Amino acid sequence: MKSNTKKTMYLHRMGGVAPRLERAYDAKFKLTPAYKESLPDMMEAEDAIQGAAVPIQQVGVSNFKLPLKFKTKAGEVHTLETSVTGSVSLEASLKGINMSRIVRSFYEHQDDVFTLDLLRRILVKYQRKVEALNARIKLSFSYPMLQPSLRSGLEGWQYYQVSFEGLMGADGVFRKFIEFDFVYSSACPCSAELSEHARDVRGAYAIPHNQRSKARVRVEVAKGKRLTIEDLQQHCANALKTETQVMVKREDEQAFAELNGAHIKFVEDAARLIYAELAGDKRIVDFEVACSHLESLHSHDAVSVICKGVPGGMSADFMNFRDLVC
Ligand SMILES: Nc1nc2c(ncn2[C@@H]2O[C@H](COP(=O)(O)OP(=O)(O)OP(=O)(O)O)[C@@H](O)[C@H]2O)c(=O)[nH]1
Repeated sequence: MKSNTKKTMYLHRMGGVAPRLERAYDAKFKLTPAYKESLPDMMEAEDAIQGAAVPIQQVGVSNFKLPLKFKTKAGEVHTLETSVTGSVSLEASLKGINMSRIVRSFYEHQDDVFTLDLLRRILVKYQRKVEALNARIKLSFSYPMLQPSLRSGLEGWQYYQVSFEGLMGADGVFRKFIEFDFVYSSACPCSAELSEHARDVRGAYAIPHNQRSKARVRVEVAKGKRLTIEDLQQHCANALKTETQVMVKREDEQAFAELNGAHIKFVEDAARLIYAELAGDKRIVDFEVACSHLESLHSHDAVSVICKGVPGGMSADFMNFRDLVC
């Protein structure tokens, strides 16, 4: 029904005379179902589409925040500030979506413990409530894990930037992803060789350049399989060895120096080391890894991207490395 008609009908019911304009907020005004029914809804407007009458792949709400519960591998529950982005596809014939339904559907689950599989239930609701074909959700949060120091027997909280993502296709196929950032140090193999050469040949003391680096790992988890954030952290630690440290005394600092000496790595090495780790995990159907070494030698970063190479899977597109700055 046209919005004007609805308004006219409501006014008619209220005596038909338009009220005098008041520039004051009526805190006592109570919404009635009849009044709500009289509100215009652009989403019902006819011939209201502007521009090309074509489908939109994703439309929704980005970066609304709420505290959500996540369970650790050991079964403890953390409540973490979470940024949510929810979107749906929109058909060419429709003006827009009911945005608040994306947020409201999510709030219905705010007291649940969030897992990748819970996203599936919310996405089914999106498809129903927002009448969409495809739907996707991405939850981004900072996840704490206790990291033991290398030699002093102490420990400290390490925080990891993590995202849980779910995609629900029009065919009802649900796909789930985890994105995980791992920060490490990378001592350059070439610089190490040149330092040794200067020392051996000329007695010149030299130190290889070493820098804080980041690997962004995005994995697709197999249907029916459970992969935890702790599992991904372990894969990266196994591959790269030189994670940045939280609690460091002198004995830890010496250990870290030895660890870097034992595990020098180019940005190509880092990508291949993580590849070898992830390719061996049957719970992971596909992955993409972007590494960025924030070079202390150069005024630019050394970067690499690798993907598993599954036909039709993730491609090693040149990712936006700017947000890979540590
Ligand atoms: N689709 C869309 N809505 C927008 C946008 N910007 C603001 N909105 C507003 O989002 C508000 C909430 O949308 P809805 O969820 O449709 O609110 P509603 O119609 O009261 O919700 P229902 O009762 O579920 O239909 C509306 O007032 C829209 O105008 C936008 O860019 N696109």
